[in-house]
Amino acid sequence: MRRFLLLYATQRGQAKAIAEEISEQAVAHGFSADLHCVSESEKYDLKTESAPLVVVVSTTGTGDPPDTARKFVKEIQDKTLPADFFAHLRYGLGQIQSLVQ
Ligand SMILES: Cc1cc2nc3c(=O)[nH]c(=O)nc-3n(C[C@H](O)[C@H](O)[C@H](O)COP(=O)(O)O)c2cc1C
Repeated sequence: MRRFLLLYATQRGQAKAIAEEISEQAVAHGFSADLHCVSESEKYDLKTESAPLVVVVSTTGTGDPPDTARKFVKEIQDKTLPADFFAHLRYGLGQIQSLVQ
């Protein structure tokens, strides 16, 4: 099976539920997802990751990341990193929003 890394960050569970759904659907399509919360940084390494990366993250407050993603956001926004530090990553980002009618 073709592997990909699937990271989620959630405040109330919706982004996790969607990531779990993606993980289940992936198997049906011949993929295998390594599913982790972004805060579980000891379980993945973006520096060396060669598989595609999918990130599912919700927003709270005024476009703020979930509490579990604060460290992750700070790390990837680190301006001391070389500009091409994550250039090897093939990634997709899904933002979860509620629909206010
Ligand atoms: C207190 C609060 C603040 C929110 N702020 C935003 C926001 O700034 N931008 C946005 O797109 N969605 C916002 N939302 C909507 C959430 O992104 C949406 O409800 C999402 O499904 C929550 O996902 P989660 O369960 O993974 O945390 C907010 C929701 C709550 C409860």
